[in-house]
Amino acid sequence: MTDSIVIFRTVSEYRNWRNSLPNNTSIGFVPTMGALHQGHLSLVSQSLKENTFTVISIFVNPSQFAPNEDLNSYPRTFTQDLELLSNLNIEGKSVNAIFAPTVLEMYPSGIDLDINKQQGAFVSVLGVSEQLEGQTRPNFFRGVATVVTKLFNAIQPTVAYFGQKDIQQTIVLKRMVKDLLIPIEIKVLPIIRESNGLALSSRNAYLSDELRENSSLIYKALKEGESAFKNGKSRDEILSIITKILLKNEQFKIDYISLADKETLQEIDDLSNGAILSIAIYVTENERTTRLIDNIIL
Ligand SMILES: Nc1ncnc2c1ncn2[C@@H]1O[C@H](COP(=O)(O)OP(=O)(O)OP(=O)(O)O)[C@@H](O)[C@H]1O
Ligand SMILES: CC(C)(CO)[C@@H](O)C(=O)[O-]
Ligand code: BAL
Repeated sequence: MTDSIVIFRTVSEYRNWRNSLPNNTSIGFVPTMGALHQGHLSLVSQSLKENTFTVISIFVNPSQFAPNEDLNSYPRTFTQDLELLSNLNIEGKSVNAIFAPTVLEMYPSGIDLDINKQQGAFVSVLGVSEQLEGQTRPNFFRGVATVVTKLFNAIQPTVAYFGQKDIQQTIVLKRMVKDLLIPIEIKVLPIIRESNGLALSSRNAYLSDELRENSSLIYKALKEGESAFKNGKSRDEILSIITKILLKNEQFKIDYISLADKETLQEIDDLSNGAILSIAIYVTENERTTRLIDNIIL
């Protein structure tokens, strides 16, 4: 029998609990936007293995969505999420707390989706936020860095767990904690995939079974790119192999295929020190377009 999970809606309720814990105890933290899947659970499981206490946040953060994006339709499945977390027991430990605040709790002065109308404090991580995801989603990383800073201030964890699927996010956040002297360790864990190779993602819920199957082509393209890299092919050759594979599916529109430096995320020709091979694709069916991302570290 394990203790049940405590759900906190406010920072002050959470802090009361946090202050009741022994000094110097380790708190593992997994920030999420909910609609939990096995990718999230792998992060939670690692936290349970490595820490005395584990806290998950579930918060769909408005400031990382552009006005034309899916903030309103983003899947919200709290009851199911709670059940998944309640059933998770690793080495006799289970999740202690869920922090699921309201928007007003996280943005006490309010938050406008229109960046030109936003006021107040935000966090920007310059140099690694503008390319790739940031090119298509210009204010995305400002929103992510801002909410993760707020979550870190609220939760005060020892270590925080993120997935490699959002690899640029992990680079931005590592840079953020380094530059802002935030005393929290960031750990990055591997991508969990469906059996066909498709990276698990909450937004896969938007896809039909058929499109989920077809979208496994993204991973196949990454693996072909990896083989080409191992066979000594050049940047242009690798990008051309991947493009040909992806264009086989007429439901796909390529946003980017990138071979970038592992630290700076600048595009590189010289692959002798490896690279991050990443892909973003728009997939469309029944007039609904979903953006999928995936990557492999070479
Ligand atoms: N397949 C996966 N394997 C490992 N970690 C993952 C996977 N998918 C998401 N994560 C990680 O879970 C954390 C929370 O992500 P989030 O709640 O946005 O889920 P998501 O599935 O990435 O959703 P979205 O579809 O919005 O991108 C992030 O650190 C993210 O990288
Ligand atoms: C880190 C995060 C929870 C911030 O809202 C989100 O970007 C995500 O789930 O990857
Ligand atoms: N996992 C990244 C969150 C987002 O796409 O908004």
